[in-house]
Amino acid sequence: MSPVFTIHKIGLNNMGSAANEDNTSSNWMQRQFSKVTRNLRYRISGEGNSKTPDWFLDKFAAQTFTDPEEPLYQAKRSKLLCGLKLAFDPTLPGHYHWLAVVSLAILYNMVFVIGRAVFWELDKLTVLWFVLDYLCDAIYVFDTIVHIHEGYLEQGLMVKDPKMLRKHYLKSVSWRYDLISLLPTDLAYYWWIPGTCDANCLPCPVIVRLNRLFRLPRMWEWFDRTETATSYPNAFRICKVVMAILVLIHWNACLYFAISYAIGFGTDNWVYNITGARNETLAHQYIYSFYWSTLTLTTIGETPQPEIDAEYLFVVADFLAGVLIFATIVGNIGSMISNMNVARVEFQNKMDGVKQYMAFRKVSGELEARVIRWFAYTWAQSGALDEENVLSSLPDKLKAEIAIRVHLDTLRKVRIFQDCEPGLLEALVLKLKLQVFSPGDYICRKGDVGKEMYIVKRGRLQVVADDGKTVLATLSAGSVFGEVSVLEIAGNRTGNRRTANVRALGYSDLFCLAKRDLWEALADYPDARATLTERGCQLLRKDGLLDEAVFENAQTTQQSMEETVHKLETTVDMLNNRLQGLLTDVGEEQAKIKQRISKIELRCVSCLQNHNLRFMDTEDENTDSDDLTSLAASDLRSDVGGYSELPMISAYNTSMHLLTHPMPVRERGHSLSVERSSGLLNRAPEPRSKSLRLKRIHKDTSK
Ligand SMILES: Nc1nc2c(ncn2[C@@H]2O[C@@H]3COP(=O)(O)O[C@H]3[C@H]2O)c(=O)[nH]1
Repeated sequence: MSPVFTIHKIGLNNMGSAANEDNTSSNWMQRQFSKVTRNLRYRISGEGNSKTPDWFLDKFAAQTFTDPEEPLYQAKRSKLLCGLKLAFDPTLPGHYHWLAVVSLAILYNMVFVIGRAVFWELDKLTVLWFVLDYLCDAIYVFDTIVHIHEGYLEQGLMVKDPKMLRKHYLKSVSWRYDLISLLPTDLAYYWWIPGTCDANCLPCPVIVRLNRLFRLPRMWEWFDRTETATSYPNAFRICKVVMAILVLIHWNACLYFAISYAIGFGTDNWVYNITGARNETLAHQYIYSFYWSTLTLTTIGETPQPEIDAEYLFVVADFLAGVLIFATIVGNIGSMISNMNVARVEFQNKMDGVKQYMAFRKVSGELEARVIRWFAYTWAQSGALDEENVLSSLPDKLKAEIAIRVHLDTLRKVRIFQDCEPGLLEALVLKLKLQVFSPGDYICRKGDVGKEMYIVKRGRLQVVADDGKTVLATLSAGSVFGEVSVLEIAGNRTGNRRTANVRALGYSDLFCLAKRDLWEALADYPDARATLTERGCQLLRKDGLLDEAVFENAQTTQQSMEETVHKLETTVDMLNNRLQGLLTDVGEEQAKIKQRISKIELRCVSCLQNHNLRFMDTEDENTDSDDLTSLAASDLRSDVGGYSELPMISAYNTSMHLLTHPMPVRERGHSLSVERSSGLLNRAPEPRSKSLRLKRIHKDTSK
């Protein structure tokens, strides 16, 4: 029986509750059932044929959303949508592979167009070159179609409308390069027939295909994508640089040969000498030129001395290129290689520091040997990877997902994680710190204050009694320990002290979880906390360290508190419901009142209009505060505006009073105007300080 099982078994035996076992087995059955249904689903849909679904991963890994209606998603399967409705998702692997094919075609043109243009012997294999050339041209044509319909991101969403894609393409500079690279310059072959060149007529006609190099940006794109995607970026960078160096040397070799031709083969010591059986062969021509080019660009020198000005100029240009380009490239390679080693160098520095310290402080030989063994083990296991720093730039969700996947084997064995909510594992996994212990190390000793709990990632540990010999339990990957003292279980006779010694048998990698982090996480997951507490109680009971009375008391108190909280929650819910009801009633009543006010307003206004009365705002000095009409109107307006029923009624009464008791006439010059007599309905309430007068206007006497 595995040690993990041992510790679980102790728990179950001590519980002695069939109900719990039933629970466990029903959980197990549920899991099995969901496993089977998932399997079936995978088989029916044809997905995941190669991989068996993992219930633990299914539960905790974030799901990636793919909209099945997404046209680009469909394009992923069919690659092409019929007609002109094309859209290619540049994030899909298919697109990446296509770029690789295009890059090969570009590389072919980069190497062979110039090579064949200069080394006429090479251009003799006409049929082969025709096939390869036009195959590359076909790739270019198809690539242009792909390029035009490549999706791009706008506001974080992939644009897939072909019209918009075409527009976007035409707005970019790429279309110019694509167009130039597609120009059918080979039409020149009609007059300038390929394969007819010799030492007296260079360059060969294939030189007209040099425009094919304008597609180089697509190659850079592939390089960028590979550099981002590859797991070995440094190795890839080195390969890229080596390739760049070789192409550069090749081009320089071709130039050297072309210049030799221009000056005249064999006219001096510097140029290529074509006479002689060996020198006439294509292999020797190319190898010598390549050799010359390498020596010059790497500034090693040792090449024949230039003799005429043109030769000097060419060599100077080559040296400059060698220093500027070559030295930079080679320097880059150097730094890449040292970057690849940086982890090892840092680790060695740390180890040397510790060794020096131990020698300086005269630490005993045995301890020193243990420390060195610890370093060796740490390096062998993880390469001294600083996982926290490496992932520090990622968002927490992604970090958690990576951590779950990296430590999947351990985490899926931890019992509390098997049934817990995904959120708890996410919360905990980010707080786990990896610690390595050497054989014989005590992780905790009985009586120490418990400040953290542990999950065993790798290795074997023993829980030992005071005598150091009696083994209470053996722990292995997936076991949890140290929770008893950090959970502060009521009735624990040892308080927050360790209840047992835990010792590493071999090298052990443990995930350490600080008490504060554990409490913070468990605060939101009471079920998980109850499971851990229950397990802790079983251990305490087994060792006779649990004061049952105190524990029961605490449980009862907690239960009563929970009940009280529950009651309070119910009351709050009830009150909320009643409040909602009351608010609805108030709303209805308000609506009714508003209707009534509107009716009264209408009646008021029509009455006033019938009697040639009007409201008018005045702030003039004639305001007469005792004027009954003024006050009445003021009341009427402000109360109507405020939709208050009672004052409105009094306003209404007042207006009725005004109607039955005509007011003295107040004249304003000779003109009598009817101003805003209907404004009453539309106006918002205004402060009472603004005096308002009700005026009764007679018509112009002249009228
Ligand atoms: N007391 C006790 N602790 C055990 C036993 N088996 C495993 N342990 C773990 O050993 C840990 C020692 O520290 P803690 O008391 O914090 O928590 C303890 C338990 O998690 C056991 O049989 N008795």
